[in-house]
Amino acid sequence: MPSSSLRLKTTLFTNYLIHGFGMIILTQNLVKLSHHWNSSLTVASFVLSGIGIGRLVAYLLMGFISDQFGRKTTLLIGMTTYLIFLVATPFNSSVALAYALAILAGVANSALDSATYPLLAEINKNGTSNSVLLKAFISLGEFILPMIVLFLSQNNLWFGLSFMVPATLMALNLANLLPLNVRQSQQVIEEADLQGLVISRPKKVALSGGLFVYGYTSMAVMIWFTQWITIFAKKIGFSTTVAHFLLSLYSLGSITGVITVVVLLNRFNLKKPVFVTLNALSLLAITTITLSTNADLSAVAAFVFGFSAAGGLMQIALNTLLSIFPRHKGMLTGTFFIFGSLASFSVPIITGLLVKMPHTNIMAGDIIVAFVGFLVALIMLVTLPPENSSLADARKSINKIDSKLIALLEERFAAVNDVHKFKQTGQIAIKDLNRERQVLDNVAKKTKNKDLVPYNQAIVQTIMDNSRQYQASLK
Ligand SMILES: C=C(O[C@@H]1C=C(C(=O)O)C=C[C@H]1O)C(=O)O
Repeated sequence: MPSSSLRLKTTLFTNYLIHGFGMIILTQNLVKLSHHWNSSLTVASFVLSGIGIGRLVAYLLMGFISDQFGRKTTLLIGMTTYLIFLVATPFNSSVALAYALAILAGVANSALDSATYPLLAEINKNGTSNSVLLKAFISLGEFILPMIVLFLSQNNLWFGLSFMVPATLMALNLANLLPLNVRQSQQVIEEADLQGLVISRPKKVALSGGLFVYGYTSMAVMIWFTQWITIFAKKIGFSTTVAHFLLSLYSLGSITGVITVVVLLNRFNLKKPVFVTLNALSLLAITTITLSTNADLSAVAAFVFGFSAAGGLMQIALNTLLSIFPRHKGMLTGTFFIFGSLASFSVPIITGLLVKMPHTNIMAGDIIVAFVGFLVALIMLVTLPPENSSLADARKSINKIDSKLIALLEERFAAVNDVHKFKQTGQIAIKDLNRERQVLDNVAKKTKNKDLVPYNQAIVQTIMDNSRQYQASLK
């Protein structure tokens, strides 16, 4: 890997570590901030919604900028706006400005996403594992920040330092990115043409439609669970400790899942089987959680659910979408995340209504969401061609196919040997042009892609020429 590419990747992953901080930095400091803003906790928590608004408003615009003006421009917008949010928030004492800054954080998030996912797909020829790795960095950030906040409060240090740590990292990261020459979009489009998946139009429509739906369900399935699991567990009679423990197991499962998926995708060409299996597992796990009244079983299921549903499935789906339409990666990323944002917005509303109805099992609705996700996985299974993400990969596929061909040719020669024996006893000539014509007609009939008929016929003709030579060599 060239050092500039390593440097670029370092920038991208560090951004998402900082984003992990950013995701929870307002909630982690909410009490301090509300004093600062002279507001109630209710008003302060309203400020949080600004992030969601900023994301929704900016995704399409940032996607457009990413495709038209380049990934680096978009990255710079995202990193600068994040830096402003991080530096200004702890000094600001106005609620109105706090809301504006939260919107800015949402814009920063959408800019980073619209630039980073396309860029990773371009650096690594659809390298799905790198996108999944982003999720690991977010989790790492979310893991570290609460410890920093706790440390500051225990040592009576200024809470704003928890903002200054990621702000400093972001400033260093900006300095790292500025001199880098990130490939310009035009170059990318020309190469992208070559990388686009070759699949039929109906399959393209089915798969991309399914993947947009997945943008919603993959987010919804996690939000539904994390929002309700503790309340649900207490309601069915689990102890408070167990109820909270289920959520921790989910997080632990998620980190384990992300690492496992990154390793699997890096080593093997297993995107489709991994995607289908994890979706099946998540459906099984959420069904178990819904029906189980046994705390141990629920604990295992919560871990498995985190492992599968939150193990980077969303990133795999997005990466697949980008490989179908490589020319519009920025816009596609933006649109995909809008579906995700709609999930964060609508799931609390839907579940809020459901929970008011008597005799409803609040978790049962999440089974439906997981089931829709599983259906999309099945669509992917039948529509997505086996993918080769590098020259070496493509040659590996060819080697596998050749091994099968060789075994089949040996079988064919064995049958030819039998034919030869019958011909010898009946004193029949080796060459039979009628039979050869039949064989070639059959090749034309059996070949699905009609463009390939002349090539397949030429190959089989060569096989038959050799089969005759082989017969002549036999006694
Ligand atoms: C094996 C045969 O002998 C020859 C080889 C053929 C083949 O390999 O398919 C077909 C016709 C013959 O010219 C046969 O007659 O079936």
